[in-house]
Amino acid sequence: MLSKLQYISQGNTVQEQLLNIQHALDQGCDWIQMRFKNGTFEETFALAESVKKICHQYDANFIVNDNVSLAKIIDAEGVHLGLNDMPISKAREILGTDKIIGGTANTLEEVISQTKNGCDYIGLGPLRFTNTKANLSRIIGMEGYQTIMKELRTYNTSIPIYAIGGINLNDIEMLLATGIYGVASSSLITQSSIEDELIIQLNEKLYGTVII
Ligand SMILES: Cc1ncc(COP(=O)(O)OP(=O)(O)O)c(N)n1
Ligand SMILES: Cc1nc(C(=O)O)sc1CCOP(=O)(O)O
Ligand SMILES: [Mg+2]
Repeated sequence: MLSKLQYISQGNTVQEQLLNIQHALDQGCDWIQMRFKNGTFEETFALAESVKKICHQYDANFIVNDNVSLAKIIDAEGVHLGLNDMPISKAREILGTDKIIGGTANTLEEVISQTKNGCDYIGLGPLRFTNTKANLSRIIGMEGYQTIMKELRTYNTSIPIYAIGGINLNDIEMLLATGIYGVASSSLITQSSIEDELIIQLNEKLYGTVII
């Protein structure tokens, strides 16, 4: 069963990435997507090896953004692929059926096609503007989620859909009411302090109970 909360890492250097990932794990995140866009091959590889080690110390799942060969080499739990990344069917051939493959969507049609391509979950976004990602797709907004998720009910699919893009704590109830399964978040978690008990609060809302 996939967790309902995924942390997407940020940081311009290996050191920043590691600090942010450690911070998310210390707060209780149990699913990390390593998203490191501007490192060299050596830096990205070294980061991935370190992240895999710490994730396993915390019993957390670790997936890699974009890079299927890196996920394969370091035996990560999976990969997240956007519409301009390697096709999901090809990634599935490389990684096999045991690995998690996430796919991005921005419209109902993309949710359907990505699902048919064989991904395990969908990141559907953005909810609203965010500085975390350049070249954002069209903003979906809460009403857009309501429409897409309502139309999705007419298709026979139970694929978990994660809302992404500028997610705040106060969005969770309304997102869940649309039929969303979980959320993927970067800056909210990166910028929170331990005292905020943010992950506890997010999990309380996502699971309807306290996760320890
Ligand atoms: C959970 C999740 N959903 C969507 C994305 C975006 O992926 P992509 O469109 O490939 O954009 P980049 O993250 O590669 O900039 C994601 N990473 N995770
Ligand atoms: C990586 C990513 N993909 C998005 C999409 O809409 O596909 S939005 C996004 C950034 C999510 O970070 P934050 O929680 O800081 O807004
Ligand atoms: Mg991508």
